[in-house]
Amino acid sequence: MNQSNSAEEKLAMLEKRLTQSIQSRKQLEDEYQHDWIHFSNMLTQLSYACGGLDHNLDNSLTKLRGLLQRNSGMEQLKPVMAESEAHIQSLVHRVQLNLKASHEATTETIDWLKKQTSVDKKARLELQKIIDSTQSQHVSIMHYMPLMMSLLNYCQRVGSQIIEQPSLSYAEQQKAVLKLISQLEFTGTTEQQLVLLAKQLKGNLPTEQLLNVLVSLLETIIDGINLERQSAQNFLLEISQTLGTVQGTLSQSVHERSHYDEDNSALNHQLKLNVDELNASVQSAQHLETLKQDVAGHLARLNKTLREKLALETKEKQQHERTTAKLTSKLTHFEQQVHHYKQKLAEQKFKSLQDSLTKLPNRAALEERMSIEEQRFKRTREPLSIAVLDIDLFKRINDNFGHSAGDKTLQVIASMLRKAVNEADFVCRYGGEEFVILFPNTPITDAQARLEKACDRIRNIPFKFRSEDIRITVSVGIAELQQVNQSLTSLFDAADKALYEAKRTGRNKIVLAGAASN
Ligand SMILES: Nc1nc2c(ncn2[C@@H]2O[C@H](COP(=O)(O)OP(=O)(O)OP(=O)(O)O)[C@@H](O)[C@H]2O)c(=O)[nH]1
Repeated sequence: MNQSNSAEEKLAMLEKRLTQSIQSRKQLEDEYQHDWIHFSNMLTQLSYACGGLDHNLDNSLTKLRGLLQRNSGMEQLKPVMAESEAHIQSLVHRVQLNLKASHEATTETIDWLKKQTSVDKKARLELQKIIDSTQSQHVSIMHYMPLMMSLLNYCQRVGSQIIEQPSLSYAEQQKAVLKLISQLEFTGTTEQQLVLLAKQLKGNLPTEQLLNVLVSLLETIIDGINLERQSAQNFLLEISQTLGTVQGTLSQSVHERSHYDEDNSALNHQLKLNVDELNASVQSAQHLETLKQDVAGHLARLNKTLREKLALETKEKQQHERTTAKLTSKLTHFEQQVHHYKQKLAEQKFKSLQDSLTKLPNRAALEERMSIEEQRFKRTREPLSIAVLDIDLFKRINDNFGHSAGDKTLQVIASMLRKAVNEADFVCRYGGEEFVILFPNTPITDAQARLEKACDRIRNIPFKFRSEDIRITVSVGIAELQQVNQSLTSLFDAADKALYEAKRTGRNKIVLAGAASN
């Protein structure tokens, strides 16, 4: 009995445990089902969120959603999930590359915007605020989108300030163009137009205006070249017309002369006949009375022929005088034209050797003169000195008082230099704020004395710019030609080295070449 009781109890226990197990499993299955539905919904939402980023990923996610809706098993889901995963990885890689590029572009744009000097203070503060507000450690699309938007808006607002800024590099180009213009040699309206354009180029021009001035400059130069060509062509045409007329007159004169020769020899022949006839009449005369009549008749014919001959000679003489007068007038006109063009060429040559700002000879003229002096030194061995002068801290005049003040200073110093040295000394503007003086037949000590006087006079010029009193000084290097085989170029280099020494040791002084190398 006891045994059967305990067996029943055990069975009941087992039954209870079984029931509990079944309930637990059911509960687990319910939970699993619930989680699966949750997971599947989540996956579906995620797939929608990732939609539109990549075409291949979109296809995989559509497949995945279909399988999830049909409640397909894991076996079917696995390959589609692997495919989606591969597309996601490739997409993530591309997004990272794009983010890197965006980061670099944004940094460059911010740096560029910071450098724009034309941007006012308010806009600068605004830019700093944009940069601060977007400072973040997280590098994501969400970080860059608002930054890009703010930068775009910012550029749109302050863009006009940035665009109107004349670039510093243009200022350099403007200077280079000005220098080139000063080397052009035109006359008349072209020259006047070039002066106007050069004036405009000295100012601070906005880009568009600068381009317009450059276009006008090219047009002016082309017009000037065409005018010069036209004038040369006209000259050649006139020469050829004059020569044509001279040739025509000469050939007409030769032609007329040949007619005259024919007529003259016919008249000579006639005269001879008249004389022969007269002679024959005299020889065969029987009676004085008939002889008288015959002779009178012959003399009348002879007289007629002589008058014709005289008339022919007068006509020929007049013709000859007319031709000579015509030729003389043509040749005088021709001579005048040649004189005019010779003068024009001489003027042009002079201009090409003259500095247009200071009216002193220029560097090309110096080179011509140096070779003449070199030859002279070889022949005569007379002493020859050269000085190179440079205005001290000239850049400050331009920077503080403007380019025109700088130009005026150059003109005043040039004229002072010219006056301070001897008539025979050759003063030229070598370029920029540098001058060169050749002292023919002058030893270095004499040249130094003349330059001391010149420097002193320059030091005492009372310049006044914008009501400020300014004193200007120059530094000088001098050298003297010592040996016959020394070239003037090397002499120039020695003086230039001495000038460098004068600048290096404090400016406003004269240094002699020998002393500089010691
Ligand atoms: N106004 C004007 N300036 C010129 C002309 N040619 C050159 N310059 C200026 O001359 C200045 C020369 O400056 P730098 O070479 O720096 O020499 P600096 O200021 O004289 O200084 P130091 O020579 O060292 O004493 C530059 O600013 C040039 O632009 C010109 O024809 N007119």
